[in-house]
Amino acid sequence: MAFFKKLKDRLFTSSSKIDEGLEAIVSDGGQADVPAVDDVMETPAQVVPEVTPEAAQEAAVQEVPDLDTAALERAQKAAAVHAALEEKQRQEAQAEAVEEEPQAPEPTVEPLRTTLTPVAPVLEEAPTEPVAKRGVLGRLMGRGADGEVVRRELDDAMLEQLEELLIASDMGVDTALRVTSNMAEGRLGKKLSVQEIKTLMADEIARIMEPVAKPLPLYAKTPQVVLVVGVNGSGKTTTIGKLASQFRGAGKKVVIAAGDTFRAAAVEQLQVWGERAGVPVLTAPHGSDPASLAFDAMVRAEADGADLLMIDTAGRLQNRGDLMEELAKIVRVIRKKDPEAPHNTLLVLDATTGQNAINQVKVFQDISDVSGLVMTKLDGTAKGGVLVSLADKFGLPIHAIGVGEQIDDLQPFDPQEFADALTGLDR
Ligand SMILES: Nc1nc2c(ncn2[C@@H]2O[C@H](COP(=O)(O)OP(=O)(O)OP(=O)(O)O)[C@@H](O)[C@H]2O)c(=O)[nH]1
Repeated sequence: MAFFKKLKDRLFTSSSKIDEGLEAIVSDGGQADVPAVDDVMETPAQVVPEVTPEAAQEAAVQEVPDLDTAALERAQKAAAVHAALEEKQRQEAQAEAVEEEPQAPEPTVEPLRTTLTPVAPVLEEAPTEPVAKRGVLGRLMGRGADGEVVRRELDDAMLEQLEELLIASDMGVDTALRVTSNMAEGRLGKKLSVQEIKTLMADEIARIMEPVAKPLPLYAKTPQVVLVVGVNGSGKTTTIGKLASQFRGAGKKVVIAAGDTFRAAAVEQLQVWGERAGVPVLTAPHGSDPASLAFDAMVRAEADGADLLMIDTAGRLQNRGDLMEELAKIVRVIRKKDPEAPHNTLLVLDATTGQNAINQVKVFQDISDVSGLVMTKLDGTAKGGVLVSLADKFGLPIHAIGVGEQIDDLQPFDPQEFADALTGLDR
């Protein structure tokens, strides 16, 4: 699925960390399950577990002394069957590949991705080489090229290692514990492969995140005022630009107010994003009162018949009292125009700050009425697990995730897709 793969690729650093960690954990104390060819042929009575077809072929040539004759004969038979099977599968795979020759579909125009519905996959992945190598049955049985699957018994020691792995991905101790203990329920003593662990883990993570996956709600009453808060550098400007572009693409009229009047660079940056998104950006003289700009922006948005007004704000947490007063004043002033505004207070968080994002939520909840989250920079960080921790701890809606610096790099938050990408799971 192209869309899934894109997210997985974007979350590469997080997923590869969990991926590699799981491989290491399972091989530490795990054992290879060698598939018996007869088993594959569905005749379970004739199991040949100790001898792989390759070993048998080799043994037939070299007469390996520690294979007894009966076992050798069985294995040789198995090798012959295996070879015939492989050949059949190879032919089937070839035929499949010809049948499934992907036909380039018409490019699809994506609607308001973040705020309405998640984007459906546009293109299916072309069949890749490893799939062809593994053969049809091998794929179905979840076996590697050599037919081996390593499994490890789920015990306390392994659970502890899984917990540590999740903590290392910034999931936080409590959430990591919750995930692993739910994974363990009814499964202690069972032998699990990496793929099975990933599936359990991803499903558990998705279950935690399901209740918070909510697109930014759109209201009938306009202009809908969205106050955007977050520390400097968290990605507020970029997120406003990306959102504005998506709203505009969905036919909404958007106005942006550059409320961080004390930082010329921030205002300029927002103007650049406004241009990219094709949306007007209201600015005020350097150092002027952000609340007064917010009021003017309300007037302009009403006069223009705008659907949405997005107000950028300063993110100087160094002086929390000042920032709190600044935000409170903006809210007081815009309520003169609409007593229900702001309709949303969006907190933008930077995934690369890891567990620090938890503190930021606490602080911004203290100084403003946070209604939802956007997490940026999930691409290129190994700390993607923090989003699970946030969902678990605060239960605030997650409206979207930022996975790059380009205008299209804001995706709707899909819990299962995110969990699969985070754990590196290919279903
Ligand atoms: N890789 C990546 N970079 C991002 C993402 N979102 C934002 N950035 C980058 O993060 C940096 C800071 O983003 P801004 O949007 O300027 O952050 P801000 O919160 O507005 O910061 P100030 O302007 O300092 O208030 C920029 O270089 C962005 O390109 C993302 O999802 N992925």
